[in-house]
Amino acid sequence: MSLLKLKANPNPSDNARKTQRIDLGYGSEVVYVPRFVAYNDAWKFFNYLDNHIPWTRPTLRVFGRSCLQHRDTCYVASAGLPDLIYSGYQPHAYSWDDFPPLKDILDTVHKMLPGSRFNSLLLNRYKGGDDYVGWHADDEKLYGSTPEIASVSFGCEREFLLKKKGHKSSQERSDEKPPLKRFKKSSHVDQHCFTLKHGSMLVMRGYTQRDWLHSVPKRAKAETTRINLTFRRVL
Ligand SMILES: O=C(O)CCC(=O)C(=O)O
Ligand SMILES: [Fe+2]
Repeated sequence: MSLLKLKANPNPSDNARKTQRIDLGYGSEVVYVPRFVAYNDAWKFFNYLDNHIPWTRPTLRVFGRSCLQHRDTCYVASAGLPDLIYSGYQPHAYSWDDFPPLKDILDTVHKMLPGSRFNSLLLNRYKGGDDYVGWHADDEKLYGSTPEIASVSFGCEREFLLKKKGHKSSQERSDEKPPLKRFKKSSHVDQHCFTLKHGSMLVMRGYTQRDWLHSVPKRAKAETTRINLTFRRVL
């Protein structure tokens, strides 16, 4: 396991230079750190997670219908927290001690975000371009009104989309004008797209879960597996 020990911020100045901070307006913000985990370390984590996490593909209840979730999942949480339930599904909460490398990643996240204290982690595995997560906000009450969510990605690059609630995304529109033309209606852009790189971290904070939706859509060209870790704080 020591092979997987992360050097905290292997190159802090590189991280600082490449970090993008996007003010979404009205108190919502996204921060993207493309090289949060060094490339080779990130592959070691990918292989560990792919092989050692007890992945499951649960059946969810959505709008009164049962359907298989379109990605594998697992949940890790500190002892004594209230249960997480989403779409009628209550995942078993594994302990951090079950997966020591996750504690190394958590430590590195905390070093990058001083003042943050995450105590739970939802893991996702997208086995190819047919796996996806649809538009949603992580606005469950147990995270409070302004949750910070730190999302670390390994493996296949996938697009991560954000759109303002109540806004139709370009993919849903039929009157196709060049996309950029629609981007300047108000002082703030109401759609964003990030290609989440292997070893990257994306942080959503402020009112992002209240005012925005996010998704990782299907992509025919995404042929390999992507693993994503979303660190959260249950209050
Ligand atoms: O895979 C991702 O990048 C996002 C996952 C996500 O939105 C979630 O688990 O709530
Ligand atoms: Fe989410």
